[in-house]
Amino acid sequence: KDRGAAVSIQRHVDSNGNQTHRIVKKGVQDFNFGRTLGEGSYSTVLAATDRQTLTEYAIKVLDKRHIIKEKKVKYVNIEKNTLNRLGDHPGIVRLYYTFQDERSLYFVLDLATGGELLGFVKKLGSFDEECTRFYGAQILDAIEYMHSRGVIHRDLKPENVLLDDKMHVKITDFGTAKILDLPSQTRASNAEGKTQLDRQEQDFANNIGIPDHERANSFVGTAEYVSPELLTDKSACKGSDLWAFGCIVFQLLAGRPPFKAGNEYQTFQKIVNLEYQFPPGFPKVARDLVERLLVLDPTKRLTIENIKSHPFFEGIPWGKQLWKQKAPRLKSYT
Ligand SMILES: C[C@@H](Nc1nc2c(c3cc(-c4cn[nH]c4)ccc13)C(=O)N=C/C2=C\CC1CC1)C(C)(C)C
Repeated sequence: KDRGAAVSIQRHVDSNGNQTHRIVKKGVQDFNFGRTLGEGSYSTVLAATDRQTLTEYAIKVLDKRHIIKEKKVKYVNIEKNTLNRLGDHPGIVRLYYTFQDERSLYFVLDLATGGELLGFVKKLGSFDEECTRFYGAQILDAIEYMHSRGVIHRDLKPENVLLDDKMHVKITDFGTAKILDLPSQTRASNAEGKTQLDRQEQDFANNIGIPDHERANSFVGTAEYVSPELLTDKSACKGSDLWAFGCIVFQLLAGRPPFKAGNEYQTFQKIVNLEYQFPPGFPKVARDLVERLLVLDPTKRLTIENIKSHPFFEGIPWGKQLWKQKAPRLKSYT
């Protein structure tokens, strides 16, 4: 089943009665739009069915006027380029094609019918070790692929980890991703491959006139999962995604993120001061893993290779096999 059919063949009778076929790019009329799945900052994601093939998709609809008014055209292109770069991994939402009409842009994407991982963690309270191991491994495998393609997600959190109809991971929302090897972006990347605010970020921060100290806050992501380096020297690196990964593993087992306070500013304080506690009974092996990920200095954090060989992930068949496995039945830890 070729899910990526971006065009439809339309039978056409021309002026002197000959029957011909026209290749027409798919558009809004080719879909039945369903319910709203999620709202982004400049977009809405709707469920939709291709009327010809009856295939179900998620379609992200972006309002052109709004994007232009808010000077976000660059971000839309970055998201599209990122999605196109990451189109070949089972753990990442795939972009099939895009089209537009006078008012909107449309991204036709995988539909993750299981919804957000966060929903399941909230419903169960927490995940047991087997579920945490399986979902942690799939998330890490997807992060490894992203990083190998020169992409840093920068806003990893349980809301952006979706589940498909086989309850396998589908990572989404690349609106704040950074593509590392774009020669065009001017960036001073220092020793450990950190990249300072590049032009893209500069513009973003400037043209919404956010004062310096809040820039990190406004620039990327959700308070609980922001890495300390993004708060202190406004730089993001591959390690920033592994910090977020550590927060997610903690949250799956504990049922809450490690850094959570009354407001964003207090949460940031906890992060930069590494103020967090494991709940009593938190499994030891997982605790060791999290302690080696939630490290303030990104160069001292475990690398993806170290994580894959950590005892917590013992027995995980990394690579294609991991995505053929049956997802474990969700069970709570407590
Ligand atoms: C995180 C994102 N939420 C969501 N983004 C996507 C979904 C999605 C599906 C459900 C869902 C499915 N069943 N029940 C809930 C809930 C939230 C979703 C999907 O299926 N396919 C592609 C998506 C996004 C593609 C994007 C990279 C371009 C926000 C909140 C930003 C809209």
